[in-house]
Amino acid sequence: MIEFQSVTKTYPGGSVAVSEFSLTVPSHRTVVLVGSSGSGKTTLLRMVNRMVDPTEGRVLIDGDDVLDRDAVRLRRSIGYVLQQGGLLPHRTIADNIATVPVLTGASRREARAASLELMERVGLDRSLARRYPAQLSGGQQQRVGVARALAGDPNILLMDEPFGAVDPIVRRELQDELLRLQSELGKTIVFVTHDVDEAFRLGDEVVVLRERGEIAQHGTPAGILAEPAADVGRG
Ligand SMILES: Nc1ncnc2c1ncn2[C@@H]1O[C@H](COP(=O)(O)OP(=O)(O)OP(=O)(O)O)[C@@H](O)[C@H]1O
Repeated sequence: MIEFQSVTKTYPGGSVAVSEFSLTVPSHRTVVLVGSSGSGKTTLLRMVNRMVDPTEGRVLIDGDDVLDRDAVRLRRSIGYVLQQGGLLPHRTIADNIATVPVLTGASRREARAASLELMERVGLDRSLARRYPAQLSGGQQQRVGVARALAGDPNILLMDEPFGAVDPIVRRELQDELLRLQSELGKTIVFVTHDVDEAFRLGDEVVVLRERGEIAQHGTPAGILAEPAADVGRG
């Protein structure tokens, strides 16, 4: 379980990205934060793995304040998927996926073997293992990003517009794949998007954000569709 307790983030220079935001993300569920650009989604996500520390308030994982955890270890224990994959261009696909296990002490051999299994899990052919990121399509690169995030077997996955840069058909395939994976793995997922349809498709719960992380609406997709708040538009 992840708890945001009245968190505020003021960046140096005074820009208030998030103001007094509270939310509980239940374990083994997918919670989608949806909102327009600048609503504070990325800032909120990064507070979970300490890429950003709150100015006020607390973020708890299973009851423990993340500020009490070593930032580097915490980050390695949480899967993180970015829009542009964030893959290392000069490393093979297998080595990219093995990044965290190698950093945390697995042998290269073990980590590579695990990479091949993960590739299958996310729907990538093992024959791609020796290629480099630039030799893969955008959709394949995003699958690698998901495999890499899963490689340390984290309980928590943070996903920041992971399918934002691929065409609509591939995007749909990746969404289906994530739903299938999640039904097998049951991770605690915080997923950020500005696409309302994607939010409703993937979220067990959807949180609609306004400026500064203000919650316009929070509920199940069915609940929100039944009673949309006035300014919660689609598309
Ligand atoms: N490092 C930073 N320094 C200063 N201001 C920042 C920084 N990061 C974000 N901000 C500001 O905080 C606000 C929220 O940004 P954030 O990236 O969290 O929003 P977002 O909803 O994820 O937006 P997007 O969809 O465009 O990524 C914005 O006004 C942004 O300009």
